[in-house]
Amino acid sequence: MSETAPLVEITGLTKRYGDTLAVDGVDLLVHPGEVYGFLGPNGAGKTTTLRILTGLIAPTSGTVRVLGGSPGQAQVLARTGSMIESPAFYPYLSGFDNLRLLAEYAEVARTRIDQVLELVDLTDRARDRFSTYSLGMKQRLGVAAALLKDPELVILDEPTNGLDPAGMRDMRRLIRELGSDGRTVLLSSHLLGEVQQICDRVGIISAGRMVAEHDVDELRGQQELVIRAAPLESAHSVLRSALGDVVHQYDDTLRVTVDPARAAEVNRVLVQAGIAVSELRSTERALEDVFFELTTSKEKADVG
Ligand SMILES: Nc1ncnc2c1ncn2[C@@H]1O[C@H](COP(=O)(O)OP(=O)(O)OP(=O)(O)O)[C@@H](O)[C@H]1O
Repeated sequence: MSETAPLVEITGLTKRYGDTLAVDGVDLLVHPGEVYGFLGPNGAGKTTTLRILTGLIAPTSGTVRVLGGSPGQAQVLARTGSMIESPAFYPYLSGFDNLRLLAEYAEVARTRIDQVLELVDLTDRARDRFSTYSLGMKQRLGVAAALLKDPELVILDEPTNGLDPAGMRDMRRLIRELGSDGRTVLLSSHLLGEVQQICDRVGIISAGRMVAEHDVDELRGQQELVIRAAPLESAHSVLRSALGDVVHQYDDTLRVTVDPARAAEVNRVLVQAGIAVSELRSTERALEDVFFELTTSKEKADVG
């Protein structure tokens, strides 16, 4: 994947708004053909980063290369399609006419309008006024607008935000189609399950900093041992001294991120310490937990 040059290369990116450090030294690479999920809680700095990438605002410091050029350069914009925050369209014009205006401005052939409407599944409603569209349809029209120039790189900021479950499903399907079509997609989301379903790789941002970057498959495949034991606190400290920093407590269970083949060894350590083990099983690790651990351990590190 990384044999060819990355389409997006961000190094040491920082953006400050007055006293607020919105983006704090972010490094990020997006390779050709991948669907990259930029994941983080609200206010983490995702939109700010994407706005810088598309040339809407300037960074405070750091370097940003997009498609071999600088953000906002004409030849870069011509090969990039983006939807940042809610797309603005004329409410009294149809979806088709809104796209026609954009196509004229971008000097895109009119035949392309029908193609993108088809891609986002809006052909049947294309002649209706934008104001009559559901939120999901409005968002899909936004994606259609982003695709007009047949871009290599598509940047979508929270594309499913505010959509109902059916709207979310349609949008996810659309993004997966874009990805399987050879386009490179960079999307932001605060929904882990969503990134898990759509993306090849995920970068997790928290309070302006990248805290982790992983292949989604690699995260999904992680196994852990779930243990119920009494007394739980003693079990926690015994395992921590035997196995290191791989033990986490969730309510009344311990989760140990080790190869499940070590279950017997873990059991022995506990029993030898006089701890009663009532349950010990292996399970696939929920990405939710990984995310929680990564974002909260960063906050703890900040405090400590
Ligand atoms: N124009 C601005 N002026 C001042 N502060 C800003 C501005 N834009 C963003 N911020 C602040 O920068 C931080 C990062 O915001 P940003 O919108 O990039 O986060 P986000 O991860 O996209 O979250 P959300 O999903 O809520 O938009 C927040 O603390 C936000 O309040």
